[in-house]
Amino acid sequence: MASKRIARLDILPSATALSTRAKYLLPPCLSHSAPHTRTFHVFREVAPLRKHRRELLLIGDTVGLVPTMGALHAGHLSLARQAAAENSRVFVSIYVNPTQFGVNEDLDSYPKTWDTDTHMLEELDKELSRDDSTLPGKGSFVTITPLGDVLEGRTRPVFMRGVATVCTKLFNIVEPEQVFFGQKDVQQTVVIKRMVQDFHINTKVRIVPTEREPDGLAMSSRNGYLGERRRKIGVVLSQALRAAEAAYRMGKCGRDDILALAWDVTNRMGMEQDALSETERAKFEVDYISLAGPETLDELEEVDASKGAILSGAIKMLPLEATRDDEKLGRGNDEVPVRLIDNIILAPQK
Ligand SMILES: Nc1ncnc2c1ncn2[C@@H]1O[C@H](COP(=O)(O)OP(=O)(O)OP(=O)(O)O)[C@@H](O)[C@H]1O
Ligand SMILES: CC(C)(CO)[C@@H](O)C(=O)[O-]
Ligand code: BAL
Repeated sequence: MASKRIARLDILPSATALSTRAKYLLPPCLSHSAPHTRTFHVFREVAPLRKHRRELLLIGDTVGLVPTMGALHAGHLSLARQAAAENSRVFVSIYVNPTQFGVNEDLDSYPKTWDTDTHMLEELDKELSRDDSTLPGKGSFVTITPLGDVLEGRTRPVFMRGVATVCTKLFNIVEPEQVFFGQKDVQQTVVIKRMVQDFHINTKVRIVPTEREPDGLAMSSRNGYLGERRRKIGVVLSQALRAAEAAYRMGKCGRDDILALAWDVTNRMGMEQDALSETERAKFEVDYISLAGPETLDELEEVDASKGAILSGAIKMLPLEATRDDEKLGRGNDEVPVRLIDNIILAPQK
């Protein structure tokens, strides 16, 4: 029987990136002079990483890869924990991938919290070691159509192409036995699964449930842009999806019967906000609320209860119109619009 090894975290910061020509600005603390302060490896070049990967292969270690864009939170850590539970090594990549952002999206303001990220991974690494201390524009793109064009793809046209491309590179470099993605980005999971299948990529795609705040808001790196006022209203999406899910659970399968309940929630909350003054309200726009097939992402008129469906949505929290001195603002002083996404899987019914 294979002996159990300590799962260790290895981190691939932006530099692993995927193109040896890319330039990266890394904080000085990450210079090669100080790697001994970390309990995990930091790779910024492809070649040493590949070498390390080959060594792991030779000693029979398995690798679970967790691709991220940094600004880590409990959701990311849940993926890393899951990966560690099932693999002897965990690779976490941190790379804010520009090719998945369109020109008017939030690439420039996307949070970059390298020091906190590495600290969190450090703590997680310690925790995992404690758990088992007995043993040690132009270029090439991967396009998955039509899956990448619907839902998020309508608002973020290059998003899924960027994700599929960067993940192909990561998968080729790391050659992980398993890759871990969060349920929160459901379209991404469907695209990646299809890509792995269509390109015969030798890895297993694992999906980890969405971590939520106590009120139901899905954790997301972008939530930090929500000050207390927008944060309170941001929960509208998860509440809307929950209402629609309840209709399905009560036996409704028709699109209108299911989605009407979600729209009731967003319309009601939207009207409540409209009725308030500019210093009190937080306005939002619904981008979409979708009821789609679990593998095709085609919009459904009727859920086939033997297959189930994906209920998903996106809203944009608009910048506050006027702020008050007595309120806690988010990163960017609540001047940055924040797009929130969420979903619920409507499981097949027997
Ligand atoms: N709340 C969550 N629960 C579980 N997994 C999550 C959660 N949030 C993100 N993930 C997963 O973590 C991985 C990296 O995601 P990413 O770095 O984009 O974080 P994010 O919080 O989704 O950020 P963003 O605000 O950009 O959506 C993805 O597989 C994503 O689905
Ligand atoms: C998978 C991913 C790391 C690719 O950049 C990104 O889309 C994310 O963080 O979900
Ligand atoms: N979590 C998905 C990364 C993005 O929104 O670009």
